[in-house]
Amino acid sequence: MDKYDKVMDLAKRRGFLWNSFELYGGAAGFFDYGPLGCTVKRKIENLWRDFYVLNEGYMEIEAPTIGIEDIFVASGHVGGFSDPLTECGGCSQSFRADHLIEALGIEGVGALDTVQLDEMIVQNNIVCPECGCKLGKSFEFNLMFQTKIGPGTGRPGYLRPETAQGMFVDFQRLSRFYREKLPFGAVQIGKSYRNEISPRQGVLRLREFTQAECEIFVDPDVKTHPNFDKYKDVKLTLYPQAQQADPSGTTIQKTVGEAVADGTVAHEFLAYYVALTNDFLIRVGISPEDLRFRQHLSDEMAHYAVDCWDAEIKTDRFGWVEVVGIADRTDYDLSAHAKQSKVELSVYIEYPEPIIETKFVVKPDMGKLGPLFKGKAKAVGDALKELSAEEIQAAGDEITVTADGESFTVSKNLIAFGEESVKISGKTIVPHVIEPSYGIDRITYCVMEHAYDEEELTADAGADTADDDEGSRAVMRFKNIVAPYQAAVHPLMGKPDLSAAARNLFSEIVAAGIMCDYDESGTIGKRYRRNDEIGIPFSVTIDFDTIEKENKPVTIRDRDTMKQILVPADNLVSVLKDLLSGKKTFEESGEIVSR
Ligand SMILES: Nc1ncnc2c1ncn2[C@@H]1O[C@H](COP(=O)(O)OP(=O)(O)OP(=O)(O)O)[C@@H](O)[C@H]1O
Repeated sequence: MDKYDKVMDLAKRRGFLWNSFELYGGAAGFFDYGPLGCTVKRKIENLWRDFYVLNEGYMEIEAPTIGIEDIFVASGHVGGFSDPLTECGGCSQSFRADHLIEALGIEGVGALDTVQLDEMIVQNNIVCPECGCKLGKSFEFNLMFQTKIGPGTGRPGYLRPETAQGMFVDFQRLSRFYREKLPFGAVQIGKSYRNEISPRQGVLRLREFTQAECEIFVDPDVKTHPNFDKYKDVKLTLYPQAQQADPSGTTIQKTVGEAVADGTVAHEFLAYYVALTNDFLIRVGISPEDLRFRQHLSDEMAHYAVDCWDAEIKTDRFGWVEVVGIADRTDYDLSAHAKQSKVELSVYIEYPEPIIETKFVVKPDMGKLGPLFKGKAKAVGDALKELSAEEIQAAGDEITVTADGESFTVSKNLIAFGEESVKISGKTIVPHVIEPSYGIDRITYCVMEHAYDEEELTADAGADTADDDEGSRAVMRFKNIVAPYQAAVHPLMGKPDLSAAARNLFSEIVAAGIMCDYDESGTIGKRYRRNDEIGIPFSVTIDFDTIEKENKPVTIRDRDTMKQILVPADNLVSVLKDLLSGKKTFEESGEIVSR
């Protein structure tokens, strides 16, 4: 068993992840989160909210998961959101043509078209991985799930392939909400749907998955970040384009400040969110040595993007996996929606001080134009105001302009013109978008894989009780912040007075907002093993001393070291709170006792 199998085996047995629709034989690309998996995932999402909503101030919105066609025509998903599909002539299974080639260790196939991919399939003698038969010609397969909105022929609709479009479509409302002050942003955490061709990577490639996306609208001329200093000195592991192009190139370590100063990352605003992502992923439990930020190669980056970095996490079976994409998408999204909807999506930016500019101005004599052109006078006047100095100079005594599709000739002495100083108070711009886009399912799986550990136990190093020194234990070393339960309470044995005392303490812990499990079945050693396997950081045991001695001592056991301390029952909740928040270490919280 490799680590993926071990983690998934534990995940299925203990209620983290289950294949969806198992009762009916299942379907690839769908997973259910069981009670513990759902809890871990929610905690990761909530920490993400702490980062983006609480600290960055980008408020959360909730848009429908079904979108109308216009949205995805504008976004380019109807026209070009596809992957190359090849079908086996024998068993009819579908495969990603590019993935079959990449599986041979060949890189840089992302930019090839289907004809080029077919050529490579032939050159490399690639056949169906399932039955060995010849593969059919590749074609582009659109990944969106299509539906109909309403009965009958209905209106075409699509399950959203990303949450981002909700923020773009609501841009005008958001802009007003934020009083048109850039930068502003909004986030969504929710389901996205992609009809992936061949999802064979468990929760890493799903057909229904959870994204947490943030769209930040910025002034194109101001890509500095007000809180840049917070991350300036943080060291990142970067894998820039140049290192990827060099066959012997490896990742490099640089501070965020250095990466911006030497141009490795395009600008401060983008670098800030690369660093914030680094901070977030380490906080949820990703091992820093298995985390890197890879810059998109120029042929992989969208043509409109300025710069784009993926957070990649190393996994045991699948190697480096993209979990977050962070991009400067320029004004592409807003301009595309403005074009499709025919509504201007822009903001007016007032300058701190008005700018005085010398401008050529034309002032038609409206008092005279009125009687001459009657109802058309205003249109004629507006057309005259648009004339340049050159056009007026080139004209003779009369000037001809077009207004409302008609031609009008005006005597030059009915207009005054010349240079004037004008006060310009601001500018109208289409904001640029900085987008950090997180895949929560991939992060949740990686957190589980990085938390998973196995340990050999001996009677004097590790085994908790004489009845349970079985040789080894599996332990999920979850960070306290994501552990599904933060504590567990156990009466040493199932005696009524011990159970009653344990139940009382359990209620106190829960009332303090600590997610706690209660378990009195099996030997205490077996219960500790079960707690280790699901990553409960602290196990509390109530024994006869607790009900007999004056200071009511209870035992707290630390999951990672398996050390134990005694603390008075009356202090239990505050001790647990301090341990969970990291305010105190285990050793500082009570006297270590031998088991
Ligand atoms: N099919 C999927 N299943 C699970 N998560 C996904 C899936 N597709 C995308 N994601 C997540 O959403 C994030 C942002 O989506 P994005 O469109 O940038 O992915 P992508 O570049 O298309 O991913 P990939 O190249 O792996 O298909 C990804 O970093 C990933 O974590």
